[in-house]
Amino acid sequence: MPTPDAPFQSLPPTATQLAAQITRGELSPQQALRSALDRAEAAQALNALISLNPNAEQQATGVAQRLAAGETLPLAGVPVVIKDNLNLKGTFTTCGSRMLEGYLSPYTATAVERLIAAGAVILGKANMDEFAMGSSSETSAFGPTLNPWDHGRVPGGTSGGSAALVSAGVVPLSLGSDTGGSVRQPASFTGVYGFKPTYGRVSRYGLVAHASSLDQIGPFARSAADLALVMGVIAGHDPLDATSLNAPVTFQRAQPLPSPLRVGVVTESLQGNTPGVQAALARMLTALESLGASVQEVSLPSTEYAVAAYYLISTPEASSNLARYDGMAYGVRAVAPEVGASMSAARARGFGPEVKRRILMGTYALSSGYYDAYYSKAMKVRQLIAQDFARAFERFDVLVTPTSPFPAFRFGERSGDPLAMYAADVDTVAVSLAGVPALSLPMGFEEVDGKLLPVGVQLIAPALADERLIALAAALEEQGAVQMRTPVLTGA
Ligand SMILES: NC(=O)C[C@H](N)C(=O)O
Repeated sequence: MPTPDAPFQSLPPTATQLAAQITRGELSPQQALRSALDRAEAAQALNALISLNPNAEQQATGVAQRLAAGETLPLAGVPVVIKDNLNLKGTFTTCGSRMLEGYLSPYTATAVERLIAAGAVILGKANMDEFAMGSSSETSAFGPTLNPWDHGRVPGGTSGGSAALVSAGVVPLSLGSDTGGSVRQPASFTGVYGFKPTYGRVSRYGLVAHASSLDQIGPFARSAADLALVMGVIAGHDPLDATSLNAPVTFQRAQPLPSPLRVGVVTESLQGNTPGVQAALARMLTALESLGASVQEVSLPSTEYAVAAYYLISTPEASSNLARYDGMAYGVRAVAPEVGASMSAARARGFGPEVKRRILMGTYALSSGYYDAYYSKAMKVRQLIAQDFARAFERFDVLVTPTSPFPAFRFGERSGDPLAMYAADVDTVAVSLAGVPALSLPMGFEEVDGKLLPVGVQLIAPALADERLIALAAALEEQGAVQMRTPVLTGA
């Protein structure tokens, strides 16, 4: 582990600290917003923030009034950024696509509504891979997002903008969405926490759909306390999302960890990792052992097929979800002599190459004659993967894998080869197919070409044991095992 003598910023205040300061009246929500805007300006080179919330100032004033009226607000005045596939009334929601250029949200996503009700001030919208398809945040119509640790490298994807803004200290919290790793992998590449809750724990209402059976909103944060704080706000049943779970939300109470804690290290994730990733994993296992955990290897044999199954399930879902962008109901309009031709022209013009590729793959996998060979076989594999996890959780309380086999890669390194890009999801997609919760924790750095690149490790829990992961992160943080640092901001 290289000694972190690299230029770090001192850690900016967490959401918990900011909310407390603002509640005590030491800082106003308007001041907190202004400093976040200043930091956003200093971090402009990252291209992480693609639009500002025109109502942010008004929201901050509203929070000040509610505090003055004696309301208790868990996120009092905390500036938060949301991924550009989350609707917030009166803001542009483009999903990083030309297709939705100029689209103004007519309503607000439930998760965002809950943030605002809890006193958060939404600063703006974060850059992302187009329609949340990718692993690098290179495919946005707004241009790529840069990794704050090395501007020559990607921040991961698809929630790269949300990750970069928390990593760079612009905001303490942001929301992303994770279909196959889109919160966890960018968290790992930028050195912050990234949490994918149990499928159904956070309402998807108002999240632009990519693959509906996999999509889940999740937060980026710099402390376990902040993760608990934000999950306590956004989790919970929502009648507006038919897949929303009606389970108690207990993030705010101190969670006793299972004792003794039984940790399983996934055998299939131990091959093909860079030395820095291996070192971070070893550091995690040592830290867990010093918390009194027993650590053993466990095999999840079907995870070998997870990447293939994921792309055979997510692309059919995406192809049907994206059918609505036809230039009539939604999306840029193209004029042609007849309706079908107008729709085709709109789709040809509005979508970028990766989105088109996914629509083609998905439509192919669903077409008659191929459905059984591809889609329905992938659904069977999904069952086998879920069974692997269920079996492992009979013996273990938590499973561990790297979040990614390697740290952040260079721009262009994978974008020319879709299969190389899809392979980047090898450690995250099985979790998504099983619907279980997982957290990426920053566990160290790998030195590459003279730069320190963050490395994340993934902890996985059974469905609805989301709270356990955050409690464990808090214990690891207390022990000093979590490597949370903030890079110094540099220009372009
Ligand atoms: N959306 C995600 O969670 C990332 C995944 N690499 C995908 O492109 O589908």
